[in-house]
Amino acid sequence: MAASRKNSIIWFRKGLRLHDNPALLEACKDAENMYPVFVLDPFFLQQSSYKVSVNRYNFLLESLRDLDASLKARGSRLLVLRGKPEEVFPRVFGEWDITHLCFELDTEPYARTRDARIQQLAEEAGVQVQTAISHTLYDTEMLVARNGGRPPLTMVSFCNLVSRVGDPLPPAPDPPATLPSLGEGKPSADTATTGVPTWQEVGFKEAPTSIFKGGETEALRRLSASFTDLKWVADFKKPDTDPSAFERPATTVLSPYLKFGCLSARLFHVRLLEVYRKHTGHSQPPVSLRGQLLWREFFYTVGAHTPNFHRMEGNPLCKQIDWDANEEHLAAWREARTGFPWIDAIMTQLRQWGWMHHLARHSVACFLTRGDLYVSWERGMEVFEEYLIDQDHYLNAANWMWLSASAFFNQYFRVYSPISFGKKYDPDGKFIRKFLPVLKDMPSKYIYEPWTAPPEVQRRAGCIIGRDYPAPIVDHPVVSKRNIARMAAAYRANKSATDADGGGDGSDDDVAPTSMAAAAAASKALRGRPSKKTSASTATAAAAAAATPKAANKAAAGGGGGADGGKSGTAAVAASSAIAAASAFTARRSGARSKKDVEAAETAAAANLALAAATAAFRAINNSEADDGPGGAADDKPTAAAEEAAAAAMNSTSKARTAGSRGGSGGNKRQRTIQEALKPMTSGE
Ligand SMILES: Cc1cc2nc3c(=O)[nH]c(=O)nc-3n(C[C@H](O)[C@H](O)[C@H](O)COP(=O)(O)OP(=O)(O)OC[C@H]3O[C@@H](n4cnc5c(N)ncnc54)[C@H](O)[C@@H]3O)c2cc1C
Repeated sequence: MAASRKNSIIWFRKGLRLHDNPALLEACKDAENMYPVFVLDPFFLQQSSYKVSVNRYNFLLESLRDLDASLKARGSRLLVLRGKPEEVFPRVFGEWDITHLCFELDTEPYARTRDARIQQLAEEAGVQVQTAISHTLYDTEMLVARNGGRPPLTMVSFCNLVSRVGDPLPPAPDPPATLPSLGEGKPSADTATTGVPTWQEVGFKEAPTSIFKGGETEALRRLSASFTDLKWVADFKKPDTDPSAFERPATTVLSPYLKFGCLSARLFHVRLLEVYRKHTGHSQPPVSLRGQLLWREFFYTVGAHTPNFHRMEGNPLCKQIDWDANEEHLAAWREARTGFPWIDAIMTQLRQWGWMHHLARHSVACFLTRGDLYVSWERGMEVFEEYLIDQDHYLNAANWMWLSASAFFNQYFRVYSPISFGKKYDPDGKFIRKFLPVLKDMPSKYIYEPWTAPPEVQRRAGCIIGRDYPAPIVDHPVVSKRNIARMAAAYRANKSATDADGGGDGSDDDVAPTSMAAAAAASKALRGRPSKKTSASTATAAAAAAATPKAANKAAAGGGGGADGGKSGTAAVAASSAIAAASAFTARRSGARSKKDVEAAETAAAANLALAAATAAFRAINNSEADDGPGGAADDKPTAAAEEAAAAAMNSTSKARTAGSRGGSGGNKRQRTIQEALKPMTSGE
């Protein structure tokens, strides 16, 4: 290696673009020769541990072809090298007389291991390694350091952190119009062996079917197209977008381009800031378009700093849930034959296009997990991993944990209805007719529930249920209720596991005053005007007060749950027993003497307090915005805790009613009222 000459490799992995590519600029700087390399790593081909569909692989190949064309326009070209990176690099380091290896930092687990190995090999070969951060808006290490060494665990705290840190760096300048040339006569850079292969050459048998074309050119065109209507950009609110829109999707469909780095998140972000400067009344995170980029950033930050983030076991953020191992149900979901047209149409869109709207992903993820089939989120994540063209290690895992109420989100009562949710957006079922042509002639009245169509209607529509299209594999109202109960039990088990780690001493003396605080807070919430925030946080405080003073303070300070390891959420579950204890305390203080008197007073008070807590909680819930998960108005932990408080209160009321039926305390009526209130949560949206 000649010390005075710089011969560099720019190693493309993600970051398949020329714009905002600081690693490329670094490789170009003062280089006599520069080799743009992509390694076709067999890890990213069909393997037992990692699956990729032809659609995503072809998107990658299109992106490489586009990159090659852009490099050629600047006097260079892309060298696609075949083999494992740890075998390829030592060979070319020597042959090309390399002094510098430059690449974009990748924080995924596989990439970290791979890059550490390559770094070691480079050092052994006397090659200097230079990395740059350009896949995310920020350096996630820096964000964690600024947050006291731990990643923020709620979107609210993440947004606060980002506000403190300030805007991300602007995109890097464009590379020079003429790039350093490749060295002459290097066998490993031979044109005949370093071209971009076709999907057939890679070994796929089925042709790609996605309508989205890969590459930086297409990414920039799509970005410009999204920014033609600046009012749309400024007003964008994710929960208002239509998951059934397919002719013109209701969101940007920039995710596959961000995933492969054909588009820089920082460029997207800077363009948004330009629009926001001109439209001062623009929407805000978490629902705005900038909010969507912050969800991405949030999940990258938490994911990169959490062990086993993509697994249930060994993942400190993930609730341990006793999911069913039902292979038949999993296969039916995966192969779009659940018998629920909304679900099957979305799963068909996944297989055909590799992309679905966020709320469509919500529907199918909820259905597979806590909603209907009670199959593990990890199995669903693996199916998405195979078929999504925007599959992203951290975003996929995080969103699956969210939807299955395993982490970040705990409103397991809110089950998406596989029937009414889609109908709300698309009553005629155009989306279903597009992706499930077998149902194209089914009258609109039956399109979401074709099994309810009379035989004659089925015959006329040319679709006999059970023959041409499956009957539903589960009875949604029945299984969803059963699953909510299973989730409640799983949450209790997780709480017990957490409690076993420490906490208060649990003596009665401790319980009574905090329970009184719970009761007082609940009735204050009931008396107060039902405003979205105050009633939600008061109900949370009520619930939290029932468990630990620390959690109560946290909730009262409006810090939201979650960041305390789920304590304020699980605290809510303790509300019912605390309320009953408070009632007993009240009864004793009010001078009841006989055991029977105390019991009667206790029953009446418990029912009233439980009703108060439940009402307060439901006011909070009904006044809060609909939850649309990440990208929606979610992350409202006070509301989540309020819902748990409500359920706990209902539980308490039910106990009170059983006792009260002896003394005719009106418990039945109260119970019915609360059940009515619970209805919208358990039946869907
Ligand atoms: C179960 C499930 C799995 C998912 N898996 C992935 C995945 O593997 N890869 C992926 O990119 N997205 C994933 N998402 C998030 C989201 O659905 C997609 O990012 C979004 O639908 C992409 O469409 P878009 O580009 O039109 O989004 P837009 O609404 O236009 O948003 C712009 C960009 O913001 C980012 N973004 C938006 N929503 C989210 C979100 N919830 N979490 C993180 N980033 C977000 C994406 O990069 C997106 O391209 C998943 C969601 C669910 C519910």
